[in-house]
Amino acid sequence: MTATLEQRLDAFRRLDDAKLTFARRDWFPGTSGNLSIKLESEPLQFAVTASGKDKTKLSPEDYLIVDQDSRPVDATTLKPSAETLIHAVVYKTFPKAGACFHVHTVWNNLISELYFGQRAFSIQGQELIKGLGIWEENAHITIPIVENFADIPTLAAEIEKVITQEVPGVLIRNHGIYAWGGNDFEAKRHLEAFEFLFEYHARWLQLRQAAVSTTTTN
Ligand SMILES: CSC[C@@H](O)[C@@H](O)C(=O)COP(=O)(O)O
Ligand SMILES: [Zn+2]
Repeated sequence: MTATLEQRLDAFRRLDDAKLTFARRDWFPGTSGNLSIKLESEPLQFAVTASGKDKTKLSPEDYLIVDQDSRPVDATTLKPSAETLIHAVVYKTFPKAGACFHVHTVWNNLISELYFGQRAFSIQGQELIKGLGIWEENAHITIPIVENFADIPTLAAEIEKVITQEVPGVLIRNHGIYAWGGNDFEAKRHLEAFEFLFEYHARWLQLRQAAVSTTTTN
């Protein structure tokens, strides 16, 4: 099945919304980031951002539709995101995933660097963990971290090995985060929850360090 024109336009409109919202937060520095929304599961088809575009702006050439092999479905001069393969891995691993968002932020980069040499970042007891759809009391979550392989098939294969049903995201060290959800609303909520947790934790470490220094110098 091929997505109808109406389905495509609806996905493009939703991608516009997410893109402008994230752009207002400076989550796409230097053309970084990419976004996708699934259109069909079998065979896989999704709308994805075109590569190298200024994601703070809207243009008629922002998105294209790709297939399960990350190839454009229609004849086009647009190039799909260089990281389209990662979106495909997410959709193939989690058939219920309907949207996948990738952003580079200072906080997600700092967290991945703070836990240099470790393969995950964990946090417990924060209310915003519920934003990830995890409702148990005092929940403890672990977000995998993969190394930033320049070769995208290698990076996508590493991501495929570590992503789990439990936590809808993965950090790429000194690069950014991929977060997904059943639809664009959920993927956005997950991304926002992750970013809150990263910023909170990094600031908390900073304040704790400052408090320790003050105590030891007094
Ligand atoms: C311009 S820095 C970012 C890129 O190398 C890449 O990581 C990225 O997120 C955007 O690539 P793109 O091909 O535009 O989807
Ligand atoms: Zn990236």
